[in-house]
Amino acid sequence: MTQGSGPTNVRKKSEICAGMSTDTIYAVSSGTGRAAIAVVRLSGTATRAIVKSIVRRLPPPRTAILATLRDPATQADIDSGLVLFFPAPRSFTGEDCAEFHIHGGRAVVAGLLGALGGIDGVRAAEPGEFTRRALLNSKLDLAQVEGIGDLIEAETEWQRRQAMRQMQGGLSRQTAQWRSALLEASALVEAEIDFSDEGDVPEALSRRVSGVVRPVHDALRAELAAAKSSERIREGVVIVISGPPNAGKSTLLNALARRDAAIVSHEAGTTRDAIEVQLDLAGYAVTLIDTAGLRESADMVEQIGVARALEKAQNADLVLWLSEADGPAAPDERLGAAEVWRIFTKADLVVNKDAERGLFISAETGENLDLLLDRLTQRAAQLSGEGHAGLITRERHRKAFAAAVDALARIDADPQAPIEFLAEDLRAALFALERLIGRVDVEDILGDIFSRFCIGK
Ligand SMILES: Nc1nc2c(ncn2[C@@H]2O[C@H](COP(=O)(O)OP(=O)(O)OP(=O)(O)O)[C@@H](O)[C@H]2O)c(=O)[nH]1
Ligand SMILES: [K+]
Ligand SMILES: [Mg+2]
Repeated sequence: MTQGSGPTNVRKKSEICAGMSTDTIYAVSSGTGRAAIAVVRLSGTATRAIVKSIVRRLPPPRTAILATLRDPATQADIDSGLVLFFPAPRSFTGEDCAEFHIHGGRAVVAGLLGALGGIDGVRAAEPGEFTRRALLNSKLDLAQVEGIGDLIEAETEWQRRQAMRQMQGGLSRQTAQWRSALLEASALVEAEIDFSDEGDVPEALSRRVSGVVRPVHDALRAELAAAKSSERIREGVVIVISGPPNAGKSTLLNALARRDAAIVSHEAGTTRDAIEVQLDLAGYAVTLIDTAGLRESADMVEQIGVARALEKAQNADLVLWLSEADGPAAPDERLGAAEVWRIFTKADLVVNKDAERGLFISAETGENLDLLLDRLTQRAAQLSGEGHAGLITRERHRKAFAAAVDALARIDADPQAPIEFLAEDLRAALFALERLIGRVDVEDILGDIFSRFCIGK
């Protein structure tokens, strides 16, 4: 039986809001550093008054006006720029919001921030605070907030597409459907508990409950099965370069990254730490990791490097085992990798290239480097589900789905179990789904999510 998933754990949004301040907040929402244009954003009840004090009028809702911005304390002009006003609730946060689009010079931005900071009841925003307010005002749910975070972080095309889907409510809508199906089953069961004596579930009821639970159970399981692909889209496919010392591992990393990320030398044991580079292969994110050459060594630091190399290989999606043509006969047995490709290096020095043994490459002449890159791109696409991945994009989702599936599996396994068990399992599944979209326990999850948000979002 599951425990602790009863309604007592359910916290309402009003309780979460209790700890929120109602300050009006501001932040630079565009990037840091010099730029053509900077966007400074405001949110909170003082927004109207602040806009009027800086540009002497309030723009019509959601319409840009060109105005001179003035420091209300000194009456000195700061810049001229575009000003927009978004009255509540039709704004990103659900509160009154405004945007100043000013010239992006450091002194201009500092001038406006200084003026805003000098106004009472107004303060600089915490990282993610605008989005947090949007969440608390039900403009977004938790899964959509994660989608926004992912969209800002997105570096490849498929990361962007996946984040967009989540931000637009893909996960939220589907979860809401499953939830309402389970709520319907739960209502049937609770009614039976209220109106009948203790005992087993009447067969008609258990059939109706099964009819609702089974498709949800199947759908959640299918999502779990696809989870790895979508997590790979978000986090990157992990490819580790391993092999004996001096095989040319760092040379290959540099060639694929098109920069000197790792030190190359003729001395065996050059690389100690794992060196990671991020690649964008046809829109798929790949983390390529160069590691220390595997050999016995009396050197303490090298030993640590070898241990790290093995650990990286064990957790990789794919290991490229590099060696010279006369290198070890087989990849190291300790790799324990999901998939290992045999690659022979320094092909420019080899006369007899037996293609049966593996791919021969040369960083010196470029031989077969494009072919290797093509194969890596294809494999990265496959490992990422060719982009058509599921709804689960992170560990938090996977855990929630797994908890719901556990509970539904118990019902599917024994639909005639005592009715209290059935009720409890349905509650557990519902709780897991509600946690997923942040209907419950939202505060526990928020800190973790917003710690990774940038200021101004
Ligand atoms: N001729 C030739 N030499 C190469 C090629 N690739 C690498 N080398 C040379 O091989 C030596 C070792 O290269 P690294 O890339 O440092 O080898 P590594 O596997 O990273 O070595 P460790 O980090 O010490 O394990 C260097 O002198 C490279 O210039 C190649 O394709 N052809
Ligand atoms: K070396
Ligand atoms: Mg190296």
